[in-house]
Amino acid sequence: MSMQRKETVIQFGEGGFLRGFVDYFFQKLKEKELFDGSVVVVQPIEKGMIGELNKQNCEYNLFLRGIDKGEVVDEHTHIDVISRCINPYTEYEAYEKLAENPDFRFIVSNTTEAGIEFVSDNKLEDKPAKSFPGKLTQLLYRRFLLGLKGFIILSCELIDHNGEELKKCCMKYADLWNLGEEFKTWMETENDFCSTLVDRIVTGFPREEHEALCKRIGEQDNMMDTAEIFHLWVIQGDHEDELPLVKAGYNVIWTDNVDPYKKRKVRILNGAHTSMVLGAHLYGLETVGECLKDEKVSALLKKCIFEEIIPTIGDTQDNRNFGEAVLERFANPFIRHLLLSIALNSVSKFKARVLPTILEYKEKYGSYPQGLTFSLAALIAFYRTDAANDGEEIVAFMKEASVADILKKEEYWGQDLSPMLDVVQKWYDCIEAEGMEKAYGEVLA
Ligand SMILES: NC(=O)c1ccc[n+]([C@@H]2O[C@H](COP(=O)([O-])OP(=O)(O)OC[C@H]3O[C@@H](n4cnc5c(N)ncnc54)[C@H](O)[C@@H]3O)[C@@H](O)[C@H]2O)c1
Ligand SMILES: O=P(O)(O)OC[C@@H](O)[C@@H](O)[C@H](O)[C@H](O)CO
Repeated sequence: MSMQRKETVIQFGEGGFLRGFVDYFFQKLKEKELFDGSVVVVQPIEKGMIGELNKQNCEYNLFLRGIDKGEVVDEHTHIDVISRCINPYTEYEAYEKLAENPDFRFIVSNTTEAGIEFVSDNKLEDKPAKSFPGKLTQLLYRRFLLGLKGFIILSCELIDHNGEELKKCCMKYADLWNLGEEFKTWMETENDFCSTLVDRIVTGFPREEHEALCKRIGEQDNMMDTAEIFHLWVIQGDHEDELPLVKAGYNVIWTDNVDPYKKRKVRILNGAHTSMVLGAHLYGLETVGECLKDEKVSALLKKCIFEEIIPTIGDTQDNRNFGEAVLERFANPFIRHLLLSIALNSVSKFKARVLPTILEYKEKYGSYPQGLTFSLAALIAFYRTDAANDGEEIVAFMKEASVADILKKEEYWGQDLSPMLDVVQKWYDCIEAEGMEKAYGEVLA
């Protein structure tokens, strides 16, 4: 039973992604007898899902489905590698005590793009510090005072240089809280803040299939998770000796530079998602699978990937193969990826995942890429509707402001996008006047 296994991993985050990715690996390593520990989940924010997880003894079922090397795969895994879940807001002592157990060796986190932040009013005495790096610094400091070994920290947030950014925030807390140079040196030398790149489409709780899947496994599971088979975890560092993921047969790369993998994934896969889903929603579709079956939407998707994104980031065989694989993954008939779930917080996603390609394309070819520019117009049209789900201020502004004012908004885009006004306005007017179907026809013409 997992309760009796020693606890070796502290996991910040109980979301669908970590449970469908990292916990799957720990579970499989355990089954292959390559890992003899268990995972303690820490809920990073006050409200979350650990109550539900606790009700199920921290166990849940994961369904991985798709086509792998031409074969249909439908893999069910009962995950029981989590020994307990802690809410540091209501159980601070239990949280603090984690630092005292010398068996803990790994820390993993996915606190979304918002989680790795330095909030200057957090205090060492807070129970707990509000931000994730604040909480982590509290834990590390206690560990340091006890003279124990540091951690291998695997940060899975989808921001650039996630491990380094997390370390920077912890160092800032060390300064703010006057924790001393010796502690900072210990953080630097005894801990490895690894940047990592994660890739797996995790579709989370299967609302529509839940009942059928419960019947299939003969149990009620309210924390069920679903994902594709494909996975890639690129980790900056080399801890295969302690975490034998490659030996276990997983698609894991230990490297000294995660950046090229990250760029390829974020620009091609995430860029394709973000540039596709808003227009496709306005066109009346609901899932990524439906987009791939639709002639117009899939044609625009291919145009964006193969004529705009890949030529911009590098027209290499590797990038083309990745682009082809993305199309296959999006067409996965076994998963239901909702456009509206991908559409969440699209303004910041567009800035990070699509805009850099548009600007680099312009730099390289002297004109704006039509497909991706069209997707910015579709984004604006989408934010006019009630389907937009983003920060309150963003939703309110995007609903009413003119295209020109939206493009000027440096806080959203990192720069004034007025030079794009003509082309974005043209597509926006086309979408509003003719409707999405005709607009697709025009951009593809
Ligand atoms: N679902 C996927 O296919 C997938 C794949 C790769 C990466 N990701 C990334 O993983 C992240 C989480 O996705 P998910 O599907 O698990 O979402 P989720 O909503 O199921 O879980 C979100 C998790 O983040 C934590 N969190 C939210 N806001 C936070 C904050 N401000 N500070 C600290 N913690 C915070 C929550 O407590 C929760 O543990 C997303 O940012 C996404 O970009 C998702
Ligand atoms: O998870 P998000 O909301 O940041 O982005 C939506 C998707 O693009 C994303 O979840 C991808 O499916 C994932 O990044 C694949 O590894």
